[in-house]
Order: sequence, then C-alpha cells, then structure tokens
Amino acid sequence: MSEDAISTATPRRVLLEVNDVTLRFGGVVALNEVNFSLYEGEILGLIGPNGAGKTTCFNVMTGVYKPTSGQVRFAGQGISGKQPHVINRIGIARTFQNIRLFPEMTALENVIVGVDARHKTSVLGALFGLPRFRRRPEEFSPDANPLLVWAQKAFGISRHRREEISGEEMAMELLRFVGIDDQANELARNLPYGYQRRLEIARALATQPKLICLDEPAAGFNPAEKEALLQLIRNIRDRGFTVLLIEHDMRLVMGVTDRIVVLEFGRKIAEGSPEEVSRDEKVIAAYLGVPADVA
Ligand SMILES: Nc1ncnc2c1ncn2[C@@H]1O[C@H](COP(=O)(O)OP(=O)(O)OP(=O)(O)O)[C@@H](O)[C@H]1O
Repeated sequence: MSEDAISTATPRRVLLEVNDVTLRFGGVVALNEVNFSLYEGEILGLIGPNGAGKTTCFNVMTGVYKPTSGQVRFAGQGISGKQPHVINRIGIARTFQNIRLFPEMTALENVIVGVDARHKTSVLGALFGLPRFRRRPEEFSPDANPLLVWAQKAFGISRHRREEISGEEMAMELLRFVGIDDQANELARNLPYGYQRRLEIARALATQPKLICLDEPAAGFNPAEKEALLQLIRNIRDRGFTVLLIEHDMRLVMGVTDRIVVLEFGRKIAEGSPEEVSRDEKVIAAYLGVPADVA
C-alpha cells in the first residue's frame, strides 16, 4: 500500500462531541437535541440565522450554561456542568461577539493575562507587574535572552520570574502572530477596532487551548480585513489548533471551513462540506435566503 493510501485511511480523531444537547430558557428552546462532532485539526463552521442557537451552543461548550439535557464531551471527558475556567484549562478557549478586553491594560498585558492563566504563578503578576519588569517590544526576541540565561545560571531566578519572562516572550510572539505587535504597548481601549478583535484572538490562544471558538470574528470588518482574517484563521489551524467558527459572512465561512453545521430554531438542520451545505435546500430556505417573491 502506498503512503498516501495509508494516510487517507487514518481515522480522524474526535476532539469534541455535542451529544443530544437541549437547553431551555423558560419556554424558549434555544438548543433542541443538537448533535455534532468536531475533529482534531479541522475548521468547523457553525452557522444559522439570528437566534438559531449558535452563541448558546458556544456557551454550553465553554461552561457558561449547563445543558437541560445531553452532554458535551471534550477529548473523551464529559465537561457539561464544569466551570468556564476549568474548561479553559482542559483546552477550550473562546472569543466573544462583543469584544471583552481589559481596556486599561496594554495589548501585551492583555495577552499576558491569558498566558498567566496557564502558568502556576498568579494572574496578579500581569495585573500589577512593576513597570521596570515590562520591556519594550524591540527588547523582545524570539530567541532566548542571553543575559537572562547568564543571570539564571549565575544567580538563579525564581520560578515566578522565569514564568513571567517566558510569558512575556510568548505574549509578544502571539501579538506578532496575529499581526499587531506594532501596538504592543498601546492601551487596549485605544487600539483600532480590527486590532482589538485580533487581540482577543491572541489572548485566547495564550491559554494554549486545543480548540479555539471564534464568535463572529469578522463582525464589522471591511472586505480587506475579512480576507486577512481568513488567512489568520488558516494560520491558526496550521499551528495545530482546532477551530470552531460562528460567522455570518458566507464568503468567509465557505472559504475557510472544512465542514459546516447549520442550526435553525435550535435544531441542527444540516451538516457537511461547504459545497454540500450550500446546495442543501433546507439551508437555502432557512439561511441563504429564499427569494422574497417565493417566500
Ligand atoms: N440568557 C438567555 N435567556 C433567555 N433566552 C436566551 C438567552 N440566551 C439566548 N436566548 C435565546 O435563545 C435563542 C438562541 O439565541 P443565540 O444567541 O444562541 O442565537 P444565535 O444563533 O447566536 O443568534 P445571533 O446570530 O443573532 O447571535 C434566541 O431565541 C435567544 O433569544
């Protein structure tokens, strides 16, 4: 058997399973027996008209809500009912439809908070780090800092300080990765809108998730920004992250996803490749728009 035949025969590994999940808010059934799986290394789109249940689905997966019935499993482990910070540690990070940054912290500090969530030392280091410990962007290098290596050998440096420094390096690298390192020391509230959206992504990646959930990351973007975002999402996947994407922009969704799950009124109405989903009559009627004279 050729190597190609072997690799195509390799089964995909399920990373996340949504099993028969129902969530009721009083009389509203926001999710109705929803089932789908997410495979390691794929970009899955979650689409549907307004109010279909997409964000609620994210909220169930990330621990904001506990399903009324059903279960979410991640890497083989049941996660429904766990706290959001526990689920984040297990490996799911997210961004929000309405940007949620720390506005009075710099871009770099916002990402350091994400890195610190992973480290054993506290998040307070990022919040109250002394100014003398904060380096300017040009002082960062992707390589080890020779002075630091020497100082570690000569004097020994505390675990906290080592983590803090490596956290800063990692945060700076992530800002570079999402393309906003030129504004590393700018307060988040002063950043242009597109930078704030990218900063949210960098902060989510800083928690070193296996899965990153992006909730309408292109909202408010112009076509050029959308094109750049599409490339960034591909780069995120190429770095080994699995991506779940809620997005209304069909060009972006069709251009970047491997598979798509479609919700309508809390029910899954279709699942498949972008081509399959875009040909599905239920999807065309529900989401892509039935011509007004037919509707
Ligand atoms: N906390 C809540 N309390 C009551 N109802 C809610 C709550 N959150 C969501 N809903 C309802 O659940 C349904 C699904 O909402 P959800 O926000 O998940 O949809 P969506 O597909 O993300 O929509 P959009 O594309 O507009 O963001 C809607 O009818 C909404 O009004």
